Amino acid sequence: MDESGDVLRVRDLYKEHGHHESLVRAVDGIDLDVPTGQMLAVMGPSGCGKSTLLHLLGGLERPTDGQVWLAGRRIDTISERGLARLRRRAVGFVFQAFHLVEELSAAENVELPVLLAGGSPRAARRRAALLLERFGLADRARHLPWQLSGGQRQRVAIARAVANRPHVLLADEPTGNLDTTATLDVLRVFEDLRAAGQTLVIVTHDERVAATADRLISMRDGMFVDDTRLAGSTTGRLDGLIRLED
Ligand SMILES: Nc1ncnc2c1ncn2[C@@H]1O[C@H](COP(=O)(O)OP(=O)(O)OP(=O)(O)O)[C@@H](O)[C@H]1O
Repeated sequence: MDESGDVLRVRDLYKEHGHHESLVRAVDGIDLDVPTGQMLAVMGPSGCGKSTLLHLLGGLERPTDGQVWLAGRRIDTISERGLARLRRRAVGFVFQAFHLVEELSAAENVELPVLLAGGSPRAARRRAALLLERFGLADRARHLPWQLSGGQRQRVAIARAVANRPHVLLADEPTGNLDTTATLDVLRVFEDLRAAGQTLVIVTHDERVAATADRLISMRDGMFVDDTRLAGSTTGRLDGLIRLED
């Protein structure tokens, strides 16, 4: 966090891919502040730069120009080692394709980042058990990923992403592979995290996901074209969606 309470702060951000004739400006001059506890959804047509933006926010890619602060630390100029350390501690990533370790059980997948960050096996087991219970997966802890449904796998992936209590959870199309029921299960998990004060940035094509956010940014051609605060409690909006599906 910086003094302003923003988990993420971005100034004059640019990212170009390729060279010469094949040059693409994926992010084209973005400013952004994400306060602690905000659930921000980013929407926009395919190729407008959403994933690139998310990668820049989490330090998976470096900007061509501009500044990024994550949890009060400037990350566009930080060393690779420093960045790797900060990423482990400060950011959780969730992707459309889950990316669980197929040879490990649900619980072991969640334990892994705790162990990698230097936590004890006991602490890792406790953290995994708590998160799986909280996300409705207590009876799936010993299952391997292939024994789980897509929605269950994504909830395991979210548990893994928040295992080290990151400052921000970055999710790229987290419901892109899921049906309606599984999408609502994932939204319940996001709501649970948001209610606990977790900052979330979610790139999505799904209106239902966007509707549960506190704030919706629309992107086009690497730029923000709209930035709207959504009114009302997230819980209320999610209840409304669930009723619509019933
Ligand atoms: N590694 C790369 N090398 C070259 N071009 C890239 C690379 N990554 C992204 N791009 C290009 O940058 C632009 C933005 O891509 P990005 O994946 O960020 O968009 P997106 O809005 O997330 O798209 P989608 O919704 O389809 O995932 C696109 O034109 C894409 O082809």
